[in-house]
Amino acid sequence: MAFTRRKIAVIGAGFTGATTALMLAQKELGDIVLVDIPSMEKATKGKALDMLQASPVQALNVRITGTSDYEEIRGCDLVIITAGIARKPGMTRDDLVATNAGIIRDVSEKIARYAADSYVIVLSNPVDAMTYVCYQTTGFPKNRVLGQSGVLDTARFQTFVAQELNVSVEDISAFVLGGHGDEMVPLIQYSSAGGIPLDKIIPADRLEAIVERTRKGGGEIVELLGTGSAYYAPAASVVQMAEAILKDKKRILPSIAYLEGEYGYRDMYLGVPTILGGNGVECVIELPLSATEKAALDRSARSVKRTLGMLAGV
Ligand SMILES: NC(=O)C1=CN([C@@H]2O[C@H](COP(=O)(O)OP(=O)(O)OC[C@H]3O[C@@H](n4cnc5c(N)ncnc54)[C@H](O)[C@@H]3O)[C@@H](O)[C@H]2O)C=CC1
Ligand SMILES: O=C([O-])CC(=O)C(=O)O
Repeated sequence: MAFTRRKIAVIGAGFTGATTALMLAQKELGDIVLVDIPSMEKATKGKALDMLQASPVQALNVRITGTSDYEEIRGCDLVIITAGIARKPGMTRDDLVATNAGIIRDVSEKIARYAADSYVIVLSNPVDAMTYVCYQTTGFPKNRVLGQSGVLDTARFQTFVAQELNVSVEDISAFVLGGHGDEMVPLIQYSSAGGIPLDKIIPADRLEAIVERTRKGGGEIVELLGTGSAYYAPAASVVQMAEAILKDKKRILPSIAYLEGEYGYRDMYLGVPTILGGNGVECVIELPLSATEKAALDRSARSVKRTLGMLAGV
């Protein structure tokens, strides 16, 4: 038996897709197929070739190709969906729902046709609802369809806490749950700096300000960029999830996972702590929550349900 390299498709070769492809390559996680629409095919091939030409410099043994032909995703182990429009200043993620639902349905049908055994991570917004659309359209089992939000939201929270304390980001551990919107729930009781609970070393009003900044973290970048949304930290986040699955790391990471009663929610996707390994979402971890945290998570879940309701008409 010969060993072969993993094959990963990144659908959507825009800011997040191209950055994700480069970061996947830099970790040598597999050969990469970057896919976009036919009118973007030349540019997609150009980006792939440019990345490939970085491989000798960085000593990376990967193939990177660009295409608009879904035949080329045949045999992919993992597909990352970044296709769709991004918001601009003044927009919410929900403003993207009608356009992106159509795109995700189209892309998901093709994934089901050409890469029927793959695992799929969705990035496109509004991501909790788009992950649900992908799950319904592919018909894949729930462990093989997940979405990215919590790794990024947690990373933003960790960044702000490390800045506040002037300590290494490596020493901040944290968890952010819920939908990827302004109602997300940073869990203070499960967050610490070098093992010290955050509420013991950060004054309550400063901690509240950090929580608020985290909730609006995506919007802060949208306002600063002016033309689109974040892509470096989102790409790093989805690559961490991809690595956990492809290397069967069994990492405890937040994922947007399908819920069947966990935390009291059914038939929806929501950001929760999970174990990510070779079987995708191997387990949803149910943390005990305080009454305030559960109420906040309920608010966030209701907001995701409202977005799912918008899908009925599109
Ligand atoms: N979940 C998260 O944490 C994050 C989600 N996002 C979301 O990711 C999505 C992509 O963002 P960017 O890469 O910045 O946008 P972008 O506009 O730079 O790239 C999107 C790409 O998707 C392509 N595309 C559109 N329809 C397609 C189809 N049917 N098949 C293949 N490709 C298609 C477009 O041609 C474009 O190249 C947005 O919806 C954005 O809101 C962005 C950052 C974080
Ligand atoms: O804010 C946006 O539209 C993009 C995104 O999801 C994020 O950066 O968290």
